[in-house]
Amino acid sequence: MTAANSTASLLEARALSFLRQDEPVFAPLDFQLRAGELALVEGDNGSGKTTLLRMLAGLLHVGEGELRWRGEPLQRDRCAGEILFLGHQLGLKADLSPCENLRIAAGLHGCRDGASVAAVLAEIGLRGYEDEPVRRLSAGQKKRAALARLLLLPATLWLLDEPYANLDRIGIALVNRILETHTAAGGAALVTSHGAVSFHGGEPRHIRMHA
Ligand SMILES: Nc1ncnc2c1ncn2[C@@H]1O[C@H](COP(=O)(O)OP(=O)(O)OP(=O)(O)O)[C@@H](O)[C@H]1O
Repeated sequence: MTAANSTASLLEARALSFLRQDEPVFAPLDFQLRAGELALVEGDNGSGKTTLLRMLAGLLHVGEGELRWRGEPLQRDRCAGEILFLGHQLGLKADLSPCENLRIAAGLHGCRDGASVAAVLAEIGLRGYEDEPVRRLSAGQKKRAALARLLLLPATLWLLDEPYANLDRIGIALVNRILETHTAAGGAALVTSHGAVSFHGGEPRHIRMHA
């Protein structure tokens, strides 16, 4: 990554809001996220954090304002595969194993250079559970299976809604570590959390949700 690349804006929101029955869910937001940066999305229960991430992921339409990706108006077909959303719904097929779920994801989006399904499942702490149907895993193991996508897929921007939920202390430390590795390699992440973030990869940005 060159110095010029590392300071370029990846994602920019200008007066961004989401409307439900013509009413804004949160006050208009302006923020920028550059390669190598982490942003913490902060706000009380119901303040619109999940709504924001779902909108950034393209799952909800932008209400008002503008989203820009790499300096241009965001077009979903241009950034497909570059933005990875991990929400409350984990996006795992319950009858398939972690291994099978990851193979499907890799088939759709490709893999990071050098990453393999077996290696990321070991790194995420699921050794011995690779071939177990997801429905037989614990809540924390399911979360780890979903998080394994972060290690496997080549996305640049991660949108993580409560990535620490259901994880034990080792899992929480693991998420913090993979966030640091991702941003150190020029990736970026928006993270909602009610407290577990401990990030040592530089000062995070703060996106504060207001009614
Ligand atoms: N599907 C829906 N239909 C109608 N209203 C919704 C829907 N989903 C969320 N809301 C409302 O939108 C507002 C924002 O919800 P959102 O889930 O984005 O908040 P949040 O900040 O993520 O909350 P939490 O911290 O509790 O996860 C809330 O007032 C909520 O009631």
